Amino acid sequence: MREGLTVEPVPTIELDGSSGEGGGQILRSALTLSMITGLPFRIRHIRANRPKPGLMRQHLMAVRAAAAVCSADMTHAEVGSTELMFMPRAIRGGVYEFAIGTAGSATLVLQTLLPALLYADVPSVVRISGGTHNPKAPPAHFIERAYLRLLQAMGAQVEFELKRFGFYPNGGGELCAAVWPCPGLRQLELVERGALRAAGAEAYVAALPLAVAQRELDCVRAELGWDDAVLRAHPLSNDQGPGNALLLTLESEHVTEVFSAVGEKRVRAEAVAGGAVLEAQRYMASGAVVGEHLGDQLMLPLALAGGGRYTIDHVSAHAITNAEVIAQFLPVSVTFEAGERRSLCTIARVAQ
Ligand SMILES: Nc1ncnc2c1ncn2[C@@H]1O[C@H](COP(=O)(O)OP(=O)(O)OP(=O)(O)O)[C@@H](O)[C@H]1O
Repeated sequence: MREGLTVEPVPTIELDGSSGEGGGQILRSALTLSMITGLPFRIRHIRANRPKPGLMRQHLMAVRAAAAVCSADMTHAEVGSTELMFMPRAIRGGVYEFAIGTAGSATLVLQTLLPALLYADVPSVVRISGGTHNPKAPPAHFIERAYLRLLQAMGAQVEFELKRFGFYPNGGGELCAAVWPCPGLRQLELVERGALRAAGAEAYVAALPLAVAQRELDCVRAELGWDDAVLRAHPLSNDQGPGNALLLTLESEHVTEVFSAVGEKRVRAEAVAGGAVLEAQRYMASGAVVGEHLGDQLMLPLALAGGGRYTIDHVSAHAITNAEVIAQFLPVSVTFEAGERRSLCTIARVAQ
């Protein structure tokens, strides 16, 4: 990938972190793509649209982890920084351990590294500690069942294990991934989900009453009509808490989706469950293959594969912003065609 795309002298990609959705994903996608293409980038106004702009611990860990994997040089890599210059070298596989040190999302750090490790010289094992079930981030179960299933369909060989749950505010969760080199990802066409094979809900609680989990499952039963046989309440050990997560998994022939909600202080269990249920209902009614979140995360691997198509239930500002970042690093176009209940996302190579 690097040899084919890098030209001399190597241009620096200039990114505006306030553009579009203006969140941390602009930075994370840029890190991944910079590692893979070998193109350096400078980003200004990092997370300008967030209440506390600049690099937080989780983003800084993504930056440091990316730098460790490709021996990058960088400037301004510190908490609170609103700009960063990142100059990558070759990606090296190996054994890596990263501790976020807060409940910052470990899955988002993993997602920053994972595509790059497919282009490493040797296999890798990555352990990351931090939050594993955070609001506004992919829960570990989503990574394993939804995201990795599609990456594996594209030819990637990745093993993933959630070792320990981590919730806000205590963190302390841990996940581990083994990644084998796979420089030639296959393109995917996902316009049909195929038959539904299984559907189920899991409610996890740590250092909270099991009744919280049961009330969430009651909502799922009432709203989605799912049978008791597929509703599971899981008490976790107290030292992983306090924390609560609800996961709704829909496994179809060609895709698995996971809709989730994370319990928060002073938010009723019914309200927590309601959020995940609504997302699942929107997805089921749309007939789309992927939901909003999988839709924005699938774009980068497909762009690396050189193309692909999928239907998506909702095109978020996040997805559009991610598409713009990808197009700055790779010779691809990303287009969205809106239909009545779903949109078609097409990623295609463009002539350079
Ligand atoms: N419930 C969820 N399930 C799966 N993925 C999710 C879920 N919620 C958020 N995500 C994903 O997490 C990623 C991060 O999204 P978002 O932009 O909101 O955070 P961010 O950019 O990291 O924000 P911040 O700037 O505060 O760090 C996105 O790819 C989004 O699709």
